[in-house]
Amino acid sequence: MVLDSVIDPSLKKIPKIEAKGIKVWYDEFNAIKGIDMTIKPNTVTAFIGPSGCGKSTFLRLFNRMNDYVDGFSMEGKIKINGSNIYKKNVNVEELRKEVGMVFQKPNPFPKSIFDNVAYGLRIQGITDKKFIQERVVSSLQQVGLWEEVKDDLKKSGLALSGGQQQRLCIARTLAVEPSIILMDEPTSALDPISTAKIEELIFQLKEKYTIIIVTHNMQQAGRISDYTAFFYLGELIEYNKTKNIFTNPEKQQTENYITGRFG
Ligand SMILES: Nc1ncnc2c1ncn2[C@@H]1O[C@H](COP(=O)(O)OP(=O)(O)OP(=O)(O)O)[C@@H](O)[C@H]1O
Repeated sequence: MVLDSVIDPSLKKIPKIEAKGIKVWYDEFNAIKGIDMTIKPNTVTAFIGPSGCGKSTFLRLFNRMNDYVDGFSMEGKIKINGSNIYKKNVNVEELRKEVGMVFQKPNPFPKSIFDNVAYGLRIQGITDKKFIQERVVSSLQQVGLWEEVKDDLKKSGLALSGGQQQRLCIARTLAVEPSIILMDEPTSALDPISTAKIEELIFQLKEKYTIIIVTHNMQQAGRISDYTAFFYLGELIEYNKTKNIFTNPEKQQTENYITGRFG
């Protein structure tokens, strides 16, 4: 269509995630105080801010991880691919296939490397061995672990180094083909070389996935993210292109935080 050719292609991309009017409580404590945020597909967004400002709470809303927490309640709407993930009858298992999560501490299961990556497929009831084999190989390749483990697929995932374990956990997440990956301080327990590998991986993964990463490491946010959101005391203070946040923040609080004046 003629019209298509004159529309800026970036405008045609629908937001991947839209959060509106989000408030969260843990019992009486108001942890998130009214946040709106839109996240574009195939971007890396970093959540930064001092300890306790609500970054993890906000992140965990996107795959309903907070549902398990005693005393949790929320207000507001979160749409993923246009559909409200908190409406009644949402299949949370399906949601978590779409929205994978990687935690701070690598948490492989006490199973073989192969079985770790195959796990999500098997609990979906997939039994086709050839399909599982192919998906395990491609997931390990995507995280750059295949060459390191291809002769040891029966070895326990727990026998790998910390950095390899974290890449294994990312491969386990990728195997079920999510479109969004949530990462809660995924490198804070890793050495600098493993951290660099994960950062490189995140950079590559955004071609296919939308990634949100909580990090305390300002340099890391600057290196790998397209957008940065600065949280403080349960509020979203500033959310912009990472370049702007780090070189020309609009709010004094943001500047104080990124220059290390508090936090
Ligand atoms: N399960 C819970 N029960 C009660 N309060 C909680 C719970 N989880 C978090 N909080 C509180 O909610 C606020 C936000 O916590 P959250 O973990 O989201 O912050 P954060 O910015 O991710 O912190 P950090 O950087 O230290 O991980 C904090 O005051 C915290 O104490």
